[in-house]
Amino acid sequence: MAPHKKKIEAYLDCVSPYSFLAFSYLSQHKQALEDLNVEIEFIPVFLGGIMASSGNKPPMALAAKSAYSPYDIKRAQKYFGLRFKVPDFFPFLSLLPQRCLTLVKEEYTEQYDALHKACFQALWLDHKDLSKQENMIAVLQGVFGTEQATKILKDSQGPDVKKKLNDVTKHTAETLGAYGCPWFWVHDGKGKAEPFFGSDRFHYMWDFLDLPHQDLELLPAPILGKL
Ligand SMILES: N[C@@H](CCC(=O)N[C@@H](CS)C(=O)NCC(=O)O)C(=O)O
Repeated sequence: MAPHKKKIEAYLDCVSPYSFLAFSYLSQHKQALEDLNVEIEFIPVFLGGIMASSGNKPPMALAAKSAYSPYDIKRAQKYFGLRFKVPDFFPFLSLLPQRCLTLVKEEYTEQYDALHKACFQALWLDHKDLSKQENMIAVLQGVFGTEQATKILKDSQGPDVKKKLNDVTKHTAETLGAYGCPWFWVHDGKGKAEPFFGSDRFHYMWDFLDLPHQDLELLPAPILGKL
């Protein structure tokens, strides 16, 4: 049953630049949203699995989408005020960071948001390929001590974590209808929940959540100007 509380479940994969934009934007407004009784949960998924389950293909697999993409990502970066270049190693296999995030979300909840931010920043700002163990351990060490980081990296390769990420990814695609990232499953607090796709749909989300007019500063400036 949908919770009778306003809640944004954000299904993200750090391979997705639009997930980075959505994560940064929601993190920036997390307190303001909590003050409005809107809870946010960031949930790691494997975008490759969502693509496979839904029968979708990565945008780069379609020539027209691939040609359009550089225009869109540049506009999105300007809009959110977050500039970055797409690294040479893109696209890369995101299983390693997504498994580490899955484990940390369960077992080290307090450090989870910090690790999530560190993974996005390492990939998109510092161009560290997190499919490589030596880069992933460096990110873990920045949040945890060396001993804990080594344990997390090792444990994240275990069958329980693999299954958990697999199950959540399957649930996101098969039950919540996801075909890409960032995917959101949003509870309106009155027992209804709906999906939203993309970092460019927050204005629809605020409307669905029936946020009061005095709180419209939540919206990015370009949207505010048009209201
Ligand atoms: N318009 C969306 C685009 C998001 C997007 O293109 N996400 C990619 C991953 S980075 C995806 O999953 N695409 C699937 C699709 O477009 O069908 C936004 O601004 O966030």
